Amino acid sequence: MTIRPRRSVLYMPGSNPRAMEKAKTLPIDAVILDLEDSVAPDAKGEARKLVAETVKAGGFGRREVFVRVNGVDTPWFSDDLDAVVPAKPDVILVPKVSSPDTLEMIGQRLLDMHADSKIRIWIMIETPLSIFNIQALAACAGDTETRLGGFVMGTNDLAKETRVRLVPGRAPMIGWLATCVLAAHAYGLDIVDGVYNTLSDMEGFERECREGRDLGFDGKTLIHPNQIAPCNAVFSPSADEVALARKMIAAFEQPENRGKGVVQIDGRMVERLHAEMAQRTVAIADAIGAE
Ligand SMILES: CC(C)(COP(=O)(O)OP(=O)(O)OC[C@H]1O[C@@H](n2cnc3c(N)ncnc32)[C@H](O)[C@@H]1OP(=O)(O)O)[C@@H](O)C(=O)NCCC(=O)NCCSC(=O)C[C@H](O)C(=O)O
Ligand SMILES: [Mg+2]
Repeated sequence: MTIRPRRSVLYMPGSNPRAMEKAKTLPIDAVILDLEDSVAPDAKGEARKLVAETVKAGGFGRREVFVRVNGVDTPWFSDDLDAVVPAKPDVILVPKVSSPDTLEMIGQRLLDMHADSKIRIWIMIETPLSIFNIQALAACAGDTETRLGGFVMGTNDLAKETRVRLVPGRAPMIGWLATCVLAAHAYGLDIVDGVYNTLSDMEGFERECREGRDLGFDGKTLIHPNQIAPCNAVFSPSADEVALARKMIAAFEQPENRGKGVVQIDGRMVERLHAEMAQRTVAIADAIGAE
């Protein structure tokens, strides 16, 4: 399995060519060119064309390119797919998917379009039903036809649908977030946390990045370039973590430890499961270092 960093995933309106051009130079792991909520109904057609041209033109380097289309129940979904799929983004991100049936329908639609097999489908988890159905959705990961690649939390829509408040610490929705992380990782999927709306509150933003990291998210979705550096810092393994990870891997490679299940390193118990976790830390650090 390819391990790739998805620390910082920046949204930008698909109607904003200046922002999309700027994204090609920003230190982000992925971009989301948005055709949904950040694009006004009257601007959808023009944005769709612009996004398709932008993806086709390329120039995003190692950044993963997501296009967020409009939801399956909207009048724009079908035209969005027709325009964007031939441009071959890495990911089509579909909002407000609540059930595996919908996911299967999307997979079938891509199959009918003879879409490039490398294109993955990611879905937004942002309806109450998607939280109830999260295990069934995640279980589609093994099904080649649905092409499921991962989840993005839509915390604004979740707040809208449930009337919970977006308060510091997110206590009202922390159980939902943790359940989604659990389901994603149970089926080998990546999952990216929701956005932080208050651009002027960097302290609150960094706190929420740490909260997401500690819950097990792979990264966070962002809405402004100012959020990139603190987000990357929080979601990157620290130099100490990487050094310890290398020590753990090396320890079990020593001939005297080959037959052991547990060793002591720097005053702590290290089992083989920790060495496996260390492999991931090093792979992520190497991928970040290779930028
Ligand atoms: C929020 C913004 C509208 C603010 O824009 P603006 O007032 O232009 O900000 P600045 O003047 O501070 O911008 C400085 C420069 O940075 C560029 N910029 C700003 N934002 C972005 C961006 N997201 N990507 C790339 N570049 C960006 C500006 O162009 C300026 O550049 P320059 O002119 O060269 O100096 C704006 O930040 C914005 O539109 N953000 C993204 C909004 C968005 O995409 N929203 C949808 C996703 S969130 C969502 O839907 C969540 C989910 O579904 C849920 O339910 O929770
Ligand atoms: Mg949303």
